Amino acid sequence: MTKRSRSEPTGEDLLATRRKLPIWSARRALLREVAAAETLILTGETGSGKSTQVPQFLHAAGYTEAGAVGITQPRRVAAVSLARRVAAEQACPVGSLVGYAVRFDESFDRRPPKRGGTAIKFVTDGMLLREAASDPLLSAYSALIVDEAHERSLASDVVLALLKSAQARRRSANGGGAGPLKLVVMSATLEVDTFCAFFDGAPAVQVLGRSHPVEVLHAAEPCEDYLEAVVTTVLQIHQLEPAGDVLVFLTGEDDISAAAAAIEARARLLPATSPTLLPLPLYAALSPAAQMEALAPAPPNTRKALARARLLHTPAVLATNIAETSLTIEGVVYVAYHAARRVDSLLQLPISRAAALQRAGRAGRVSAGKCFRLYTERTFEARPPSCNALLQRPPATPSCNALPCRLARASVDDLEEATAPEVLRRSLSATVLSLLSLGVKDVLSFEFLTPPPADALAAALEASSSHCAPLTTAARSRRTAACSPGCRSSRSTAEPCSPRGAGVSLGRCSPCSACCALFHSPHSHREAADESRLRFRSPGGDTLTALHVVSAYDAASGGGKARGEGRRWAEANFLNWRTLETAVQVRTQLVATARRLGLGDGDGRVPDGVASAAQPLSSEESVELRRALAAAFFLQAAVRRPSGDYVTLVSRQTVSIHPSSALFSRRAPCVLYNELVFTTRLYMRDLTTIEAAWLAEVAPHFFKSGAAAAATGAAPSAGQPRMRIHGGGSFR
Ligand SMILES: Nc1ncnc2c1ncn2[C@@H]1O[C@H](COP(=O)(O)OP(=O)(O)OP(=O)(O)O)[C@@H](O)[C@H]1O
Repeated sequence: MTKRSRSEPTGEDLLATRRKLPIWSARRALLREVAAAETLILTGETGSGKSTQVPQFLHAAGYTEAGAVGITQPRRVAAVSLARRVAAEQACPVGSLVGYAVRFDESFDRRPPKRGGTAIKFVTDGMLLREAASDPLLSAYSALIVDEAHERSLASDVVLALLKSAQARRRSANGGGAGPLKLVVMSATLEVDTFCAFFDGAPAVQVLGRSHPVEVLHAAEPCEDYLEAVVTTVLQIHQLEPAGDVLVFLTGEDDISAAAAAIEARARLLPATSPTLLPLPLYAALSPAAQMEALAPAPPNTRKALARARLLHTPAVLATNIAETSLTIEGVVYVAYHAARRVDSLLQLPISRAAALQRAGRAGRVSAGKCFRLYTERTFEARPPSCNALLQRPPATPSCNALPCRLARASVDDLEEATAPEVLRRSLSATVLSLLSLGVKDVLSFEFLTPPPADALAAALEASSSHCAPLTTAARSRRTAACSPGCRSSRSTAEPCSPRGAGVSLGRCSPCSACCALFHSPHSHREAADESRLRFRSPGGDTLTALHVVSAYDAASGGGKARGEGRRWAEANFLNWRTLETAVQVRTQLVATARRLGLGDGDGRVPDGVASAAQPLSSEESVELRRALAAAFFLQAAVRRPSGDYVTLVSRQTVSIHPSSALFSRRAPCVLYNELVFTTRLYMRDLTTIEAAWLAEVAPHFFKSGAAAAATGAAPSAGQPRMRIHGGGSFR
């Protein structure tokens, strides 16, 4: 790991830095705009000070006397890191005046700000949605800032719609005395018109200027092998450019491991006098502690030694798009990235121009920076900027001829202006369930920023309608568990299963679904890694495979007493140790939450043994678990056709098993899937085998007895249930 020297800034240093930010000189004008409008759309260059300063301006202007100022972030790592920075600028510990709340981690004071509670609170979009579930007026807040709104994730779009409705209710007699709710929607790369129109003609303002210049260089020619280009670019920066850390964007964990190994191997060939080059991974599946390690300055008590080390090492942070927005990684001067973004293990698509500008914006935050785009300038510029007048060409666009990019075009073509809203890209079922659990009664009239096709929404609603009763009758407190709607409903809809089955699903399955990147497959040891994967493979599917792995890890680490042993075991088996540790942590938290909320068996107890999975599942438990999953995810069932492909029971789509699944080339007759992804065809991922007959038993309100064969095209045979969707006709 890197040893970086960062001298701890004093309060005066921080104030001086704040005063130099472009947004500082605009603060009075900005506050006038906020005072005049209920909603303000704010754009400004990356690094101009939006995320750190706007909440502090609102606090200083007195908005926190009536409630907290909340700031949403798409990613937890940004929420935590911004809270730390703003707390340092306010000279207070995190969790007091400034705090945060992200999934499975929070640090804030619940008292109202005027009684000493947290006044500036950073939250993820998902956490704000959870708060809105119990308090739709969001009455704890006087103002909310939706940051990085350009990302257009489902959660942030839903947050915007809920905020608009909360504003309307707080304006009216239904406001319950909560007072008006100010809203600021921010980003460096926003399609302003869309947001202004959504908020009924809200004004938009732009903060001009950037903190430090960023020189942007493009590859002279398209590169064929993006990993090779990344590795060579990092080494060239290391050898040819002045001191400064490097931030490299890669498409996923596998590529990060491969690039790290290649960088280390090639750095060993450099002359002995050459400084050391140290790659630091940063991706979502890393434990929060490891993520912060990649971002953190050196501990103060080692600063002096590190100051020397600083001269000898060039840290290279290898990150996924987790580092694309909001983050300031101190010391980063150089940013390098290709235009590829991983959509699925089989498919990479180009990033949008908005994302490219965000990535470039990670350089030039604390000093002048340099951005190496590993694609041609033509690729970036091919599409003329749309009506968004705020997108500006980079000031300088020299070619980086020294880069190794060669030959034919990469798989990346011209960049789209903005990333398509998630609501148009993903299954709507999860959105519909979230809306229902938030108490939205009329989903079809829900005001989306970009409305999904009406018929797709109606179909998702119809498919989800059977969940309504369990969701509305389930204890409200269950919503506070930080799980997906499906996970929550695996408890609330598992009545046909034994408490043990529901408990097993809670204690064992949820952590695995929370941490999917268990297997690690370095390029250099691919065969050995594949063999290891095969050893853990369960005929029950991917969820049970993950359970095998976590059980084996519990045994190897002595239930957490011998973590060193556990780590060695994980590494020897090509398993992601940090992910396993996170899974164990998440399990502990979920079990504690479940005990607190009285979930579990009939007495509200979580069965013994669930908190530790050191014992492998018995076959009886495996059946109970798979039945519990069927009760929760019956909308995501598919049956095998004689032709070998599958048909989904609800949407009647022809699908295949993803090659990464434990069930690939197995002939499971009936499966549940966690998600559908389209690459070269429509694939199901994260599968569990179930008996088709269970569906009518666990979801009788949805499935009638009939033949699964009806869906597969085969003639129904005696003994097989015939399933029909109520109101939906048969599957043929
Ligand atoms: N953790 C940090 N360490 C050092 N400096 C920081 C840190 N966080 C922020 N800064 C300083 O504050 C500046 C403003 O950061 P801020 O995140 O508020 O900008 P922004 O306009 O929101 O950028 P973006 O649009 O990229 O999110 C940075 O350019 C940097 O100089």
